Amino acid sequence: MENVPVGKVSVEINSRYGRIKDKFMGSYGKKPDYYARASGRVNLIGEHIDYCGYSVLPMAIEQDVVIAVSSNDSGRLQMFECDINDLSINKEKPVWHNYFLCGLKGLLEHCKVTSPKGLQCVVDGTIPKSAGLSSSSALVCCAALVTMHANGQALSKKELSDMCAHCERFIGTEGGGMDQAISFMANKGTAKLIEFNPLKSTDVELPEDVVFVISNSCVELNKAATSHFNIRVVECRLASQIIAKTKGLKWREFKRFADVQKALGLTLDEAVNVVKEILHQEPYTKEEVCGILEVTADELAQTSLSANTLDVKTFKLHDRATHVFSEANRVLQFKKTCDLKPADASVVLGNLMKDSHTSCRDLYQCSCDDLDRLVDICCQSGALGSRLTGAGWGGCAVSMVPANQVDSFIKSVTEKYYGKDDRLKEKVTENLFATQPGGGAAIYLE
Ligand SMILES: Nc1ncnc2c1ncn2[C@@H]1O[C@H](COP(=O)(O)OP(=O)(O)O)[C@@H](O)[C@H]1O
Ligand SMILES: CC(=O)N[C@H]1[C@@H](OP(=O)(O)O)O[C@H](CO)[C@H](O)[C@@H]1O
Repeated sequence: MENVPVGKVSVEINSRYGRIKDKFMGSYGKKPDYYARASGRVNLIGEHIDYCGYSVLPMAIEQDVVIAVSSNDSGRLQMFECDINDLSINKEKPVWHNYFLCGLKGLLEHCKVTSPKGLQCVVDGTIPKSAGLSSSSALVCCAALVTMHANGQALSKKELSDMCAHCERFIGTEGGGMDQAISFMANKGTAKLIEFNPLKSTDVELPEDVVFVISNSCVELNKAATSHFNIRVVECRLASQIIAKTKGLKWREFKRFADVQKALGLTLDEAVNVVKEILHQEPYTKEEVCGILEVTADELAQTSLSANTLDVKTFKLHDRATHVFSEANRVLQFKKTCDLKPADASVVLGNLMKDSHTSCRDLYQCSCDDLDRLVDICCQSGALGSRLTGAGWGGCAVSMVPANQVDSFIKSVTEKYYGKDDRLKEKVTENLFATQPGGGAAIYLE
């Protein structure tokens, strides 16, 4: 089982690590013992399906979270004042250090650390926040890595990925495990197919004649501070339970489409047809769901709802299910096309990305007007394919651009999207950039 690598880092004065070291010395009067880093990610295809049990296809980006740290026997965490033995996490107001506490608390509980080390930390992140590039998971993963190293624990990348996917849920969102898996298991130069149950990552060699460009709509949505995300998780859970019950399975044992599909022995195409057969297109009322599952509203809350979805009145089960099964199929087609390298590979991949965005926009309704406009502009500017990436409702689009057209693409998107808004004009370079598959988490010593 592969562990997170430990390497050397240069801390020259004007380098980023040099600046982090200066900040650390200014705060604590000494230099850090070591540094930990965890990368952000861009999901190329497979949106809102990891928590349904389906494979996804992300790659790490170079932007990351770095934490400089020194450990001691104080039992206290200094980055902000808090008692390391009283790690209550505030779900209502997910302020930034709550994400750090998720990783810290998760690791200490997972490894049953009895007398945890005190920590002095400085955090520095370069991942645009709430932009669908997994800044939250990078922070959680980096905090877990720091805590592991400081307390002399040694978990594998897979154990860390699973543990962080679990403990990030302390913040309140019921996300899947994609972000944490790619942050730990990424390898420079390759995208990954991430499969779940068991967790597994497989290299995906991307075509050489294209470049992936990230463009931020600059519409921010904090997942943990809103219920959009968890409502989708609940709609998928209810749809899978209704399909399971209608097909004679013990529905209470199911929460995810992939498990129902497997239990029924269906292909993904057959699963799409079962949705048409069983679920009506109109939204379901809560009463109708309770009637089908033969439960009271309270029982439904117990089996299927979450804290910030108790008051939801209607559920669009048919459309969410159709998106998930069709998106899971697109991931497998994307991977197969990358593997087989047909002559028209980049056209096929581009169309899969366009179809994914259409499904996210129309069936899953996790886009927004600005994001749709940005995706259209990217396609008009020469992208072979473009789609929202991450949770959506704002954040970034990812575009696949012919390698010899990247400059004209960036110029066109700059003029048509960012140039039209004074607020966006001066921040184009941090919001519109080409990216290559980056490496995963690491520990660095000077
Ligand atoms: N470098 C950082 N320093 C402090 N907090 C951060 C940093 N990066 C992310 N965060 C925290 O994570 C939150 C973003 O999480 P979320 O809304 O889920 O977006 P994302 O799609 O980037 O994961 C921020 O509001 C902040 O609280
Ligand atoms: C930590 C968390 O919840 N991350 C989930 C979230 O990613 P973002 O970090 O919001 O981009 O949305 C995507 C949608 O594909 C996945 O469901 C992922 O698991």
